[in-house]
Amino acid sequence: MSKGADIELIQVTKRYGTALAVDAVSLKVPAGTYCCLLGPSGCGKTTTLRMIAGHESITEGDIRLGASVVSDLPPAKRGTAMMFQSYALFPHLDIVDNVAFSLKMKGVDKATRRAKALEMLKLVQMDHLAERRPAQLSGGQQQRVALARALITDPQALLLDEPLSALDPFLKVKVRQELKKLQLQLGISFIHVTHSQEEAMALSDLVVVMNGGRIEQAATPREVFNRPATAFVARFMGDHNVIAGRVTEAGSETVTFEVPGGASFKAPRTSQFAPGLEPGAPVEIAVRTDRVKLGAGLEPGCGLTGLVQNIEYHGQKVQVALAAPGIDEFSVQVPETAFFAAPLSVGDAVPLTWTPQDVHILEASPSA
Ligand SMILES: Nc1ncnc2c1ncn2[C@@H]1O[C@H](COP(=O)(O)OP(=O)(O)OP(=O)(O)O)[C@@H](O)[C@H]1O
Repeated sequence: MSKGADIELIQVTKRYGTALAVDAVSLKVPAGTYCCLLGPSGCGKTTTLRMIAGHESITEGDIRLGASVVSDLPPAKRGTAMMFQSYALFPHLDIVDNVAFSLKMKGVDKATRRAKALEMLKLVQMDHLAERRPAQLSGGQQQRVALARALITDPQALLLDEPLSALDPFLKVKVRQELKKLQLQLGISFIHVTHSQEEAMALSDLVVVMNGGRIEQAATPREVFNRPATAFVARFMGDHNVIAGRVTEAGSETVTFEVPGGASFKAPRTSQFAPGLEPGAPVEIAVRTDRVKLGAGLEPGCGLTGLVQNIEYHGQKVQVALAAPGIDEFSVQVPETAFFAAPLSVGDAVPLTWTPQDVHILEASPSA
């Protein structure tokens, strides 16, 4: 089986009439990468995937697969294969014939294509049900058949459009593990569209966070979670507080800024986005909700007093939402034992603190 190829999008744009669905997106996915395109509904991730597959024309820009520009090639000539959300299996064909279908279209003889189809079904552990029809399979089993059918052409990259969305939560986690295993075994790139942060974090080598037809950040899951590039990424990934204000003092190592409520905060200039911050400039920072501690701070500018608005029990953690002047939303994740050692109630005024190392300066959103 082929070992895959790099995929490169160069300033790829898609317009539907005057509507801009994908806006000059550039991205490189090295061969053998598990890549998730992640973002809210309408951000352009499916359109991007369909342009890579050749199911959607490109308005401007180019797509390369390995050394070739594939922008104008039909889907079957690109070296990619796509697995659709609905699985799109033929109800009147048995599983072997469903999987063998694209080889039949290519004129491969019956014995050869059935042998290859069985090999693919073995790969996804479905060879024992080869004689069944799609309606006689569970959702998870149909999904594996759809995978086998996509892989039979020996693609250099597999494109998956929300492949787990039809499965129940338990099956989702199981199939997700199988997808990752299969990708490692095949050594080709998988490009997987999802709106689930959890799915993208669990699977990806490369997470591409999209918003409004653009890429906000493309990086490893840890990088995206620990160093979200923009306020959009921080909010979309969740478990972050974003504080926005204006710079009042710009020292060489620390920036001080004020929020509309009048409170002042400090941020170390460790971020790549910090050099441009001068007095008067807008600034946004992110602080992880699990890094905020209950109690008064030692470090000036690294804490606030919030009024408890809501308390949610999440098992290992308790999520406390608070209100503070000039700050949109503020949440703290308190470990279960710590919370119940000194429980809080709605209406309590609570001092909170964090360390300067927990403050991350954000880039202005490209779509802001
Ligand atoms: N065939 C089409 N004609 C016109 N506009 C379209 C078409 N397909 C998509 N769009 C628009 O392009 C934008 C991007 O759509 P796309 O389906 O790529 O988003 P998405 O991130 O995959 O969303 P979802 O998660 O809801 O599938 C949306 O505003 C959508 O309405």
